[in-house]
Amino acid sequence: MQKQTKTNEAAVSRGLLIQATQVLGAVLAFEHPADAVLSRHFRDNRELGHRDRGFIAEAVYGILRRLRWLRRLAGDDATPRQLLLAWLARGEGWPMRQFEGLASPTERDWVAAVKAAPIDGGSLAERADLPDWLAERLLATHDEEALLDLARSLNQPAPLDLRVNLLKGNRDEVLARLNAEGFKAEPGAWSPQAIRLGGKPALQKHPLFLDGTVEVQDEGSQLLGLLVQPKRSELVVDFCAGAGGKTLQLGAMMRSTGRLYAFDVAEKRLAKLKPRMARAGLSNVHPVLIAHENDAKVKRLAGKADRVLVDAPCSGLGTLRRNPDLKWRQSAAGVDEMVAKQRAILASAARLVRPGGRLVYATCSLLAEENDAVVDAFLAAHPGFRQVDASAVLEKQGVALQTGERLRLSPRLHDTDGFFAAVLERSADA
Ligand SMILES: C[S@@+](CC[C@H](N)C(=O)[O-])C[C@H]1O[C@@H](n2cnc3c(N)ncnc32)[C@H](O)[C@@H]1O
Repeated sequence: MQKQTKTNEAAVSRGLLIQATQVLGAVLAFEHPADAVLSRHFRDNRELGHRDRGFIAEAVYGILRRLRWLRRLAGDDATPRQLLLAWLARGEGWPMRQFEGLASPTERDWVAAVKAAPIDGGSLAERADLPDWLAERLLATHDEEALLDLARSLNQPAPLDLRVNLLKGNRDEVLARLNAEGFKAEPGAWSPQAIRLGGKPALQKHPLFLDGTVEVQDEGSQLLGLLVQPKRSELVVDFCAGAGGKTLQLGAMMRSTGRLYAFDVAEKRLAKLKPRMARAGLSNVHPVLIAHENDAKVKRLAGKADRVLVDAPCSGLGTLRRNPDLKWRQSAAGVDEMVAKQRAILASAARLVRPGGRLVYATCSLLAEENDAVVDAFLAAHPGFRQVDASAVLEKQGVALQTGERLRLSPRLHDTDGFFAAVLERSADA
């Protein structure tokens, strides 16, 4: 298996710097997600080797993480090339000699000035490398120090986590095999199904991935699946299934029995689920494309589901480690629209829950308005539902994690992506 090596400055050519600048320019237009821009560039430039791709991706992601800091160093009107040079000088700590042959003498003078520029003070949002509106909203639930800590943890690259498919393997055996093959694999800190891999090995061609024994899934995301606690032969609905990250986990927890409906409004995402289901060996999953949350296909299951998961569309700010461009692509108005959608989806999904059944509301957001506020409003409007202690549910699944009544995961405290979840039970006579 090929392992990704961290690029070093010696490997960087003029041409590579030009390509990185082009990609950065396209990413900073914020018209498309950064990962889509990168994938497209790599598809169109197949001659680029593993190292070169690594250099471009790391530079682009590093710059997106620290954009405010870099703009303070390089100037608000800095070009993509200047941002890249400033990043290499200050973010990567390249010595001046490394710029010889890559940058013109005038540019090198500019880089030397950037290298020597003092940087202190600045607003809280600048120091946190967040847009003003986002820092303000996070201040509702964090003091300044906690906010800066959170921002720092969101600016670290995310680790690579795998979930072992219980239908096809067990964690100890997979761990032993991966370590014997030279990977640095460790059991996850929380999820009994999780493995954390050191470095960023490319896994797509590994036999354990190809035969469905493992899937890539952040450990925090696995805890959401565990909170649903589906059992064999149940009727379960994954209301916002997307490409099925959690569907696959739920299906395996149900041992491929019962019925697991995977709803989504996005045809392309559901299409990606199908080959993954086959690889995972699941025959209990039924992907269903719906037009909106009140689609007639949804209503047919009213009152029938033992478990419903709403992994709601959200700002995604808990995943900034993986998608640092999101903080610049989102807006306060966009979040407000999202909240209205979340409330509508949760209310509609709740109708599917049978008396005594459970509804899990989850997001990968860190904002109270997408999390607690949505659940509080739901509970106030639905007296037939009561909240169940999330930590107690997890304990039953072998997860020793006290995060209170509602699950709150953060990269700062748990080294997972940021997630929120609440478990809501419909009373038996409601
Ligand atoms: C957070 S993502 C789901 C991720 C997925 N559960 C996973 O684990 O990979 C939210 C999903 O909600 C879907 N969505 C948006 N509006 C919806 C609606 N009205 N009803 C159902 N799904 C919706 C989006 O297409 C998106 O795939």
